[in-house]
Amino acid sequence: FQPISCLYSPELMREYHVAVRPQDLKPHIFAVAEETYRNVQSQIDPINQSIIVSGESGAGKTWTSRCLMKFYASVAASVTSPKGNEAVERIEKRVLDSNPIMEAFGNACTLRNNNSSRFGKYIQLHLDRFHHLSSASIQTFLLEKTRVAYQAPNERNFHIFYQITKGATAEERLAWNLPEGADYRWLPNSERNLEEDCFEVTRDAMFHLGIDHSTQNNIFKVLSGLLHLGNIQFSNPGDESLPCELEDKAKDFVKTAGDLLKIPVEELLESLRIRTITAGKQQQVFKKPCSRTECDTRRDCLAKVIYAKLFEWLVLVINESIYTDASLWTSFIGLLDVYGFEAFPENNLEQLCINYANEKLQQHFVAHYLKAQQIPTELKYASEGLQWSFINYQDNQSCLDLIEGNPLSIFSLLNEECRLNRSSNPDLFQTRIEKALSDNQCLSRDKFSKKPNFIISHYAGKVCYQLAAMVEKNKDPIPPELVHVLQNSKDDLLQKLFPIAENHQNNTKTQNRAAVVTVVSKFKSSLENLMQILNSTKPHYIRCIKPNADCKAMTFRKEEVISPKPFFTKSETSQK
Ligand SMILES: Nc1ncnc2c1ncn2[C@@H]1O[C@H](COP(=O)(O)OP(=O)(O)OP(=O)(O)O)[C@@H](O)[C@H]1O
Repeated sequence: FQPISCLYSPELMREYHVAVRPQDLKPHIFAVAEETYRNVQSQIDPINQSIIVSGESGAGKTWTSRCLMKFYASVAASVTSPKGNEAVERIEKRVLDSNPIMEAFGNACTLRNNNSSRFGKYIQLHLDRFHHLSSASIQTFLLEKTRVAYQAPNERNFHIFYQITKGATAEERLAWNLPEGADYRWLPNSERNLEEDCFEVTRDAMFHLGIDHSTQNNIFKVLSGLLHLGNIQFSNPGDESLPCELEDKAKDFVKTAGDLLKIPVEELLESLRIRTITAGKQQQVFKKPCSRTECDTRRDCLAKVIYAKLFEWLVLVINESIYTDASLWTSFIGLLDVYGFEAFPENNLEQLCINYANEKLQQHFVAHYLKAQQIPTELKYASEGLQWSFINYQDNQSCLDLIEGNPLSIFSLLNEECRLNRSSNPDLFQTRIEKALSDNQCLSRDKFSKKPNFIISHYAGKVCYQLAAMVEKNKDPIPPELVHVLQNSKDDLLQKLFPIAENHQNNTKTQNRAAVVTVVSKFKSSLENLMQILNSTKPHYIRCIKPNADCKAMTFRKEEVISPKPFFTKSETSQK
């Protein structure tokens, strides 16, 4: 928790790079990086390599990934400028510049880490036949978009919101409608000043990656629109047949949000307060006012869908800027930085997905480790004329079967609820899970809790998941009225993010069994794709260790480091 520059200096990079046997030097992530690089150069199959960086939140995965990228940007620097064009930044700079952008939009201050990544990422550094960096690509996983509209106590929204409110110039404040000192409900703890609040770094990086000032302006204006959207609060109408009411102050926020998002105020309000129902043989259209809770859900949903699309688009733009044609590179080194195992007092679909990914990676590690152990044993047996049969041990396979197995698993049951479009009752769903999966030894339940739940015994410990809202989260529905207003916005950026041709509605009614697209089905398939890539490479592992849960500089607490459940923060363990 304190930068020690000599530990990651260019001189040290060089020392590991030129050493005859880097593994004989002091243990360092550069030793792993150099070994990985030499493996590529040796051309021994598999040529492609991956480094899997793991550890609990705040342990240093993102920091380590950044250092590894700097290492390769230095030792594998490209020899020529891009396409002979001096105006375009060199590939190494562009790759490194992707970090501040991804962190500004995808990281946030949490209880465990001031700069916590709220998404997973796999970066491929592509090398040409001379083993120089010639291209790169980034794949992201499951952004925690709920954070846009909900921040847990003492946590913050994504850094970018604080950057724009703190760093905008007087002129920009006027254009983005962000007066100094204004209060935003979705911007808690803004009095805390973090080094991650620096707007200039993000802007420069965006510019270097080809996002010009006018597009940047557009992005920040839309983000300001979201902050105003968050201040809209509804109250119950006197008459239930009428739409929810707005206080005078809220009316101003609707107007500003509408102006910033370039959506007519009346249309914006209607999409938030009125549901359109089509029914009957004649497909008659009815309009029904939403309850106050529904209005709140719609407001939050609008913000989440805009932010998630914006993040997706940024990743696309970054990839366009750093990727070159596959014919120009011959091998790659992949860096995987995914969020570690999570166990909070309350866990839901997000934690289920994250912990499932960690189960998969743990299994990958164990399989690789056992294979690596058995090869020398096999050779030894062979030298003595004995036969050795390989053990294909699947670590905690029953846990993975429980989560994703076929035909019955928690994922398949969740998807079934979505497919049948059942307005799920968590108690009934709990019964369904228990009936279908009670044979699995990794499944249990907290019988003392009044809330419907299930417990999974993960490799790293037991985690209790709450069933309330889990099916809804898996459906992740976007009301069609919201898609409609976004598609009709006059804003250039929103028009790009929500083109009219695209159907954003996750309409489960019209989807057949095979095609049901849910959060878990999308996550599972992107993870399977990642595992396929990892399995085709030679893996290397870096395990980051958090020296103390309070993120204090120069403090090493042995008892916390060796604790079997390092993923609990102190307050959470005492709550438990
Ligand atoms: N090698 C290091 N030297 C000095 N400080 C470090 C080092 N590694 C990490 N840190 C400090 O720890 C903080 C947390 O690190 P980082 O954000 O990389 O954690 P993480 O494992 O990626 O967490 P999360 O899973 O929450 O994203 C950094 O912001 C930095 O302050």
